[in-house]
Amino acid sequence: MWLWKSYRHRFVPWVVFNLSKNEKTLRQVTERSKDKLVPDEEVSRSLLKLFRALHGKRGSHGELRAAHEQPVPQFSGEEEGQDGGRDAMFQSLGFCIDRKPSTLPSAGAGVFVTRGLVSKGATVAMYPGTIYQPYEPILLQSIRNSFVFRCIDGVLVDGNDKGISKMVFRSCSGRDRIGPFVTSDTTWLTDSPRNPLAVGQYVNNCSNERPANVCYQEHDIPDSFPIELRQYLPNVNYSQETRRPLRCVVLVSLREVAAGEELFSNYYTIVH
Ligand SMILES: C[S@@+](CC[C@H](N)C(=O)[O-])C[C@H]1O[C@@H](n2cnc3c(N)ncnc32)[C@H](O)[C@@H]1O
Repeated sequence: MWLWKSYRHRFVPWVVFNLSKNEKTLRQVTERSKDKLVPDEEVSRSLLKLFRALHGKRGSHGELRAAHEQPVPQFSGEEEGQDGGRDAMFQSLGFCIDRKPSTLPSAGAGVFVTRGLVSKGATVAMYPGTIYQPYEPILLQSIRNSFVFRCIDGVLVDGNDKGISKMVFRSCSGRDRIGPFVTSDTTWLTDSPRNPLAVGQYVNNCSNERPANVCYQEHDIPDSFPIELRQYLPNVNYSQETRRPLRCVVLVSLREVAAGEELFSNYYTIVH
């Protein structure tokens, strides 16, 4: 029973069943905004800013050092991925986020702003995972999986970093290289994601006591997205045959969020 309770929030049949019982929820879900909270161009700008900073930091530390006239500490191995990524995030976006035990009892992990200040309308996190078109098979991967996120058009994002989901992501990511270029990032499956935004799947559901401070927004990656920066994208298509732009889901702040605050989203609000 506890298992059912733990994943019913996103289990699509459960949501549909409860819509008919709960008018308030129905109203929330059917009141879809036609306009995005933040224009796509702004989301793209933030992602590019961070990815360029991550790329510069990886290739040479010069770019970031010049901007801040400070020596950049040298890291090695996993440490470099995580701490270097956090530095790049703070310097490019003005805040850091991280996974930590939630302030909610028995809710597992949550996502917190750990440094700086998130302004309203900022791209605060990304929802990593394998992208399934509505007609693609996900049954096995969705069993006991509370991380399957459903977009308005029926596209699903499997953000589970364990089990079959993890194997599927790794396999699709390895498959989709373009020549020397890796086109997605698998490090969100570890404790040290290279792209520090890629922890959005750990954001917990809001309540009356903890209102939502972020919301989900669909973001399709344009074909013009620089090929050398795609290695920081934490999403990959399940099928290589998918012809539409890569679907990403980002979390956008609904208000200013200060360091120390936990992020909460509304699992029932369907994004556009
Ligand atoms: C997408 S996961 C979020 C990450 C999760 N906290 C974890 O550590 O794996 C969704 C699960 O988190 C838990 N959760 C999310 N919001 C919650 C809330 N407001 N109260 C209690 N549990 C919550 C439920 O177990 C839910 O099935």
